[in-house]
Parts: sequence; structure tokens; C-alpha cells
Amino acid sequence: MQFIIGQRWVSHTESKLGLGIISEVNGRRITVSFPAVGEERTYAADNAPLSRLIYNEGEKITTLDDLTFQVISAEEVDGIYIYHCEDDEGLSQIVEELDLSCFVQLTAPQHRLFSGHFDKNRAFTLRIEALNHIHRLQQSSVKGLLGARTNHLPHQVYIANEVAQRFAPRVLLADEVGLGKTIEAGMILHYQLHTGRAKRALIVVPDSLIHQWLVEMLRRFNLAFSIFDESRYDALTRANSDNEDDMFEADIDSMSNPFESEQLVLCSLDFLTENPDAMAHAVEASWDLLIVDEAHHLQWSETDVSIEYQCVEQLASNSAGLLLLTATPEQVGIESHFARLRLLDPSRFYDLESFKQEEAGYQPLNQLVQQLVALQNNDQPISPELLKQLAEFTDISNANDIDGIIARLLDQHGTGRVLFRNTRAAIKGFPQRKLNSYPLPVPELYQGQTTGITGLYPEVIVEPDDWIQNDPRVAWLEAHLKQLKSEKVLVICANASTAVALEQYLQLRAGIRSAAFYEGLSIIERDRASAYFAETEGGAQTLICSEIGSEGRNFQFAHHLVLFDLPLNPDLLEQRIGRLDRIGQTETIQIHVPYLEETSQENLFRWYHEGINLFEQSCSVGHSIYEQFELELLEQLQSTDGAIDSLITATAAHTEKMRELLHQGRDQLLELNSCKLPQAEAIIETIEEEEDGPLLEEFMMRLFNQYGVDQEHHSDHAHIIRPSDHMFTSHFPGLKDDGNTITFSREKALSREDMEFLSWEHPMVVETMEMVQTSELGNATVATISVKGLQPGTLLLETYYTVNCIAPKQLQVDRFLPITPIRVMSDVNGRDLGAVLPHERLNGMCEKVKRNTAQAIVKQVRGDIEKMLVHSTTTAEQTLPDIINAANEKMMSSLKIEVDRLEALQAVNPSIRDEEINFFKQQISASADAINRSSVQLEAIRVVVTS
Ligand SMILES: Nc1ncnc2c1ncn2[C@@H]1O[C@H](COP(=O)(O)OP(=O)(O)OP(=O)(O)O)[C@@H](O)[C@H]1O
Repeated sequence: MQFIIGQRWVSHTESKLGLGIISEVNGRRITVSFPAVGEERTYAADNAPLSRLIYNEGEKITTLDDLTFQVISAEEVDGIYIYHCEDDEGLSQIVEELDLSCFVQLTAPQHRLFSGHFDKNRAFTLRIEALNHIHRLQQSSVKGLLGARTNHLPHQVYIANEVAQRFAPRVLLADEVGLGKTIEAGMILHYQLHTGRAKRALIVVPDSLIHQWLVEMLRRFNLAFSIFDESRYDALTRANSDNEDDMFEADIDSMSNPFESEQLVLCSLDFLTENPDAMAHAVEASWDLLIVDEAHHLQWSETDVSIEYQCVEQLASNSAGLLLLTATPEQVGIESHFARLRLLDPSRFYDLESFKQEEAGYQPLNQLVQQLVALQNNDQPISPELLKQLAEFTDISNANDIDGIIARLLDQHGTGRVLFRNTRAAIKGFPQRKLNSYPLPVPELYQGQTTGITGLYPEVIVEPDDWIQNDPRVAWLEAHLKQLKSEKVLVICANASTAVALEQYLQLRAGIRSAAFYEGLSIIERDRASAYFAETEGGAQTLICSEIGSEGRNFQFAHHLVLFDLPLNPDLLEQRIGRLDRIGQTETIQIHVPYLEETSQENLFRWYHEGINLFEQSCSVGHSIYEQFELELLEQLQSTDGAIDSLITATAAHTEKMRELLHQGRDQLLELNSCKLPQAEAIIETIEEEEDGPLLEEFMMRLFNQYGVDQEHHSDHAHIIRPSDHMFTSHFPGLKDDGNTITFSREKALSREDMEFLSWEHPMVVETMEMVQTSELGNATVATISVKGLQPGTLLLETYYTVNCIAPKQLQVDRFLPITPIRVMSDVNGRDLGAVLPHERLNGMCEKVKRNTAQAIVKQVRGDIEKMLVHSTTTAEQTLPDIINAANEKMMSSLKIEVDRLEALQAVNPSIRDEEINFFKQQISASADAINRSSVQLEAIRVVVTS
């Protein structure tokens, strides 16, 4: 292949790029720009997956100015084609290769047919089957929700469905601890990647959760993230500078930022805050979706902005989508909560004071919303009085659209669109928490150190040997662990030094199998410790964690939690209990709290238990209760004279009142917004219908056969597949050299982690269907049939077209315009035989024809076939206007909502810029342009001759 700048080539592997132009030839490398989609590709010259597009006499060509001419002759001058053409009026025109339209239509099936390259009928039907599946799945209402290896839990499915469909979603996932925020984020990410809405994603988490995220993303969503830490970052930076001498400029540009070397990156927040260079690179790399776990670390106040907040703020400003995850959004106060909401939607949350006022006004808002919900449930109209009240809050131009009014109320006056929070109370079915407390005498050693913060953690100011010997909590713990010998017990304490000393004692002196988990260990050591704890046979009986173990980790296989001390923050206590109280917990959780009598430990224990009932019931406003009573509590921790009783009484009364208020206000609003059960159940039902039956399994088995992949039965709905010696392609998506064990059953996949779960959205299935569609497999075939009433030798033509819309990827036009296979079945007189001979019926009748015979037939009737093809194309084109109209309508209704919303918000919030609104308006016009330019593309052709 000789490449010359200006030549026009087409990609084999990415037909959607349109017609490319060689823009640079640089030794071993060539660069091709694809103006239709505004993208560029660089290939190695000796194996570029490209075909030169050359037109022959008689073919139609379209120019950059959208003029169409017929080719009369072609000549090559200095490697570039010059076409001599005629227009409709017979006038001569000259078109240079460079002036060809980049929106080409490739007509490979007839080229193959006429050059005698046929496939078997089996391949043809498989191709059509794949096209129909792609089309069905593109339009499925549960697209993007089929691929996760998870149980279908309504609150998660609801959130994923609500959020994932948004363009560049920016939300706070704030379900209570352990309800599956990681899974929700994974579902949203999977959806966005699967539908092409996102390509690049960055996940930022605390150090201690890196491995857990890596594993969850891979095993549940087939998403392979690359961990970026200091050593990897340094290695990549070094490699880049070493390589610079040997590289082309284009390479250097893309390689000099290590974060651009991967599409899916996972790193810790500490790594970014401690490495300014890495941070700058991470920001520069720009992401389609940024996910930040444990977002309560992002502290903000008007006078003090934490480095963590600044870091995420910068990343968020260069990321289209943003998911913040925290179970305790108000853990560090309302200001930080507000600041995080502002990161998500600065147009909606722009003033702290008005936000505080709004929060105070949730009760009347909730009353209005509840009235609307009641009317909706009883199918009644809104009364004139209610309409008047509503008009003060929002636009009610369409009083029948109660759903829309509720959505606007929640969006414009609540945290509606950006905040999702499900609670155990609303979800139900969680096991109980049972508190067991153990008052213990104060040892001599701690005399004088029993009050205030010191009294909460007196061991940290004493030598380890001393407190381990004398602190009665240690002996209690040893005895208790021995008593619970066959049970796994998680122990959490505030300080790393406490965890280390305790673990050493239990391991070395008490002979209890244990492991420690604290900040002084490397990530690998921490993961090793928790894996040792998780092992069922021969594993550790207990894991002693410092406070870092209280966040995010999954320890629900244990049923006993020892709180060796208590944190001075209710949300942190909730996080600690959340390690066990999470999805997957199967038994009552036994919470054990040893404390020293008549010390600040006892006071704090009583305040949490009697004041907030926090051990046995989760409380979403723990932090605000704490803020309310903080000073008094700190004062009471200093004394141990029993005066805390009145504080406890006051706290209990306040807690009761807050719970009631929340129930009537914010919580109900949030609940309403975070999971609509009937909707969630309907989605799950559709997912289950889609998964039901053998369709996928049978289809994949046929594909394995076609491509020469060996299969061996494993068990019900499970198989072992391996590459064979007679593979049809050198690369079959996802097939490992030593084979894969696969299952098509979700139930089996959930209990057998060693099996891959093949859903309609598993990469192997998706990529194989894509491979079929973009390759030539089955796109031309010849068959014979015998039909009574049709003369032998009658020629029939079955063609399949798809709608081809070339558009820049970021517009995601295929969400409005699916590929839409169009079948045309006709005879040589143009008679439509589609209804008489449906595809499936024809499949059953077709008999194979020897290759030589088929070649002879095609040669003989080529003229007729060409005529029939013109007719088929015209017939297919006649269906286009309706398809284009439907796509435009769908696009308008989807994007117009964004424009309307921003315009409504702009009316109350002048900080919304016109550019933000114009962005969506431009999306509408660019999408409409692309949709209107759609054409039909021939996908497959079957010549049928009656015998
Ligand atoms: N749909 C599901 N199917 C199976 N397992 C699930 C599902 N949802 C969550 N889990 C499991 O439940 C546990 C809790 O989920 P996850 O870690 O996502 O919760 P979280 O809300 O992020 O917790 P935290 O608040 O502690 O950070 C995990 O072990 C997760 O694998």
C-alpha cells in the first residue's frame, strides 16, 4: 500500500468514521483524519485496517458540496484520483479525490457478490439475526441495565435508570451505609460506557478502598480499571521521557500525560493531593465521568477549603459527569454538603443562605408534593386553590402533567435532581442490630485520665505494655473472642497504635488468629489482612481495624462487631456499624461495646444510645444533632457526676422531633425522589423478560460454531469455550487462550464467581455482534428454493439495509436513531414479496448452492440483480422520511427538556449563563443536521433462484 496525502481511505474496523483523508505520512506511520466525525487516527503503515475508496465508471459520487455526479472515467495523477463525471444534465464535471464527501456509503455486499465472494446461508441468517438483536437492544427500555452481575434491587435499578440516561450526569449518591452506592455508581458507569455516552472515567477513593473498587468493577461489571499510584505514575512519566527521542510528535502529545494512557483509571485521593504534578495531569486529562467515593472527606467552609475539596473541584470542572458518593452527606456539616451540591450543579446551588432557607422550608413543600401524589394516585385533577398555591412555586402551564409538576418542584425547590438517598426504613428487609454493652471498672493506670477526649482513648498516652496488661477491655476482648471461637469478629478502634498493640497481643500472647488493618500498612498489606479475615477455613477470627477500616469495606460475612472505643462523631459511628450492616448481611448484627464506668466513655456511650439510639437504629441527622449539642456534650465529657442525664433527655426529645420533622419534610421528599417502587419493579420485570429464555444462549452457540470456537457442556446454562485449530478469525472477543467458563444464568453467576456471566451486554457478546456487523460475514449469499407456482429459474432478491447516520460521537445520535434493519424482498419485476416470503420462512426453504454454480448464476443474471438492487434501494429509501421524523421527535423531546429546565432556572437564578443553554440548543441543531443527513446502507444481500 502506498499512502499519499490527500488520498481517501475507509476504515474496516470503524465504518462509522466515514471517508478519511490521509493527512500525514511520517515514515512508518500515517495519520488519517475523518472530517465527518471530527476524529483522527494514527496507524502503522504496514498493517493499517484501511481500504482505498476508488470509484468505477457508472458509479455515483457525492462531493463536499453535496452534489452528486456519475463517474465517466477515472485517472490517477501523482497517486491521487481525478474523476471525470457528468451531472444530471449531462454536463461534464471534474472531481478530485480530495473533494469527495466524507459521508460515504459503502456498498460492500454487492461488490462481494459480483466478485464471487459468497458466504453460506447460515452466515447470512446469523448476520441478520445479529442486526435484529442490535436493533432490538438499542431500543430496549432497559438498555445499559442488563450487564451487571448483581441481584436486581429496586432502589439501585431505579437510581441507575434515572441517572444513567442523563447526558453527563452529576449527582450525589447518598444511600445509607451499605445499601450499594458502589453498585449504583458501577451501574451508571456501565450504562454510560455501554451506550457510548462516556469513554473515559476516573474513580477517586480513599487508599483503603482501591482494591475493593477494582474488584467490584471487574467482577460485577467487566470493567478493568488501571490503578494509578505513585510508582505507576513515576514509571509512566519516566518511560515517556525515555521514549521521547524515538517518537513522533503526535505520540509524544498523547503520551506525555500518563493519565491519557488509559481510559479507566482508579486512584486514591491522597495520591492526588500529595502529588501536585499527578494532580495537574489528572485534571488536564479530562474525563467523561468522575466518581468520588466517601465524598464526606471534601470539607468546605467559606473560610477554610480543604485540599481534598480543591482537588475534586478542579477535577470536576474538567469532567462532564460527576458522581459523588457518601452515606453521610452532612458528616462534616451543612456547609460542606452545600459545597458538594454546588460542585454538582452550580446553576441550581449558588447561594448557601438561600439553600439553608430552602432546607427549612421543606415541610410546606412536602405537603404540596404529598397532595399532588394523592391526587395522582386517585386519578383526580388539581383543584383551583391548589393550583394557586403551586403557581407560587413553579410553572404550572400544564395542570394535567402532575408528574412534571412534582419533578419541577423537587428540582427547583429541593435537592431533587442531584441527590438520591435511600434508607433502610424505606427499603426494609434488613436484619436487626442488637446492642450488648459491658461496663468495666477503671484501672489504676488511668486514674486522672478518665474525662474529656483523653478519657475516650486513655491508652494512647500510656506505654502499650502497660495498658495491654491493665486495661480491662483487653482481657474482656480476649475472653469474648474465645467465647465466640467459631465466629468472625470485627474490632474497630479509633487509633492505629491501639489496633497494632491489640493485634500483637491477641496474636502472640493470647493465641487468637488475628490481623490488623491500619494506615501504617501498604495497600497490599491491608488487602492481605482483610482477605485473611474473609477466609472461611483457616482465616483470622478477628480483624482489628483503626478508623480507616470503618469506611467502605465489605465485612458483612461477620455478624459480631466490637467497638473497642467510640468516635466523637455520630456519622463515623454509623459508618463503623455499616461494615456489617450492609446488603448481604444474613443475621442479626451483634454490636458489643465495652466501656470504662464513670468515665467520658460511659457518658458518650449513654448519649449515643439513650439520646439518639444510634447503635440499634441508623439516623440520617446524627451530625446535625451532634452540632446542636456539641458544646454541652464536650462539657459533660469532662465531668462524670451523672449530670449528663438532663443532656440525654434533651437530646432524646430533640432526636424525636428531628425524626418527625424529617419524616414530614426532607426524608419524604428524598424518598419520593430516590425510589419509585412501581417504576423500579416494572424495570426489573422488563430486565427479567429480556433475560428469560434461551435466545442469547442459542445465538451465542451458533456464533461460536460459526467462528470455530470449541464448546463443551459444563452444567445447566454453563459451558467451557476454547479456541480451536480452525478458528475463523485470529481474534475472537474475550476468548482466552486457555478457554473461559461461561454461564448464561444470572443466578448461577451470582453464586459462581469463577464463571463469566454472559448477558446481552457482556463485552464478549457486544463485541462479537459488532464484529459480525462491521465485518463482511454473511453479507452476500446465493440460495435456491422450490416454490409451487413459481417457475424454475425465477430470480428473487432479499436485501437488508440499515439506517446509517454519521455524526460526531459526542452527540450520541444512535440513542434517537437506531440502526433499523429494513428488509426488501422482491422479484425481477419489482413485485414486493416481503409478506409472502418472510425472512424466517425463507430461511427454512433455502438450499445451498455449490460455489461454482452460484458464481455462474450471478455472472449470468448480474444485469437483473443490478436493476433489482436499484429498486430495493429506492424502496428502502422510501421508509427513511418516517424514520428520520421519529428520530427527530425523540431527539427534540429529550434535549428540549434540558433547555426548558435551564431556562426555568435562569428565571430565578441569573448566574445561569446563556452559553449553558446554548450548548443544548447547539446539540439539538447538530443532532438534527446529522439525523436529516441519514441514508440507507446495504448490509446484506441474498440472491434466491427457484429450482
Ligand atoms: N445488587 C446487589 N447484588 C449483590 N450484591 C450487592 C448488590 N448491591 C450491593 N451488594 C453488595 O453489598 C455490599 C454493599 O454494597 P456497596 O459497597 O456498594 O455499599 P455502599 O453503599 O457503597 O457502602 P458504604 O456506605 O459502606 O460505602 C457490597 O458487598 C456489595 O457487593
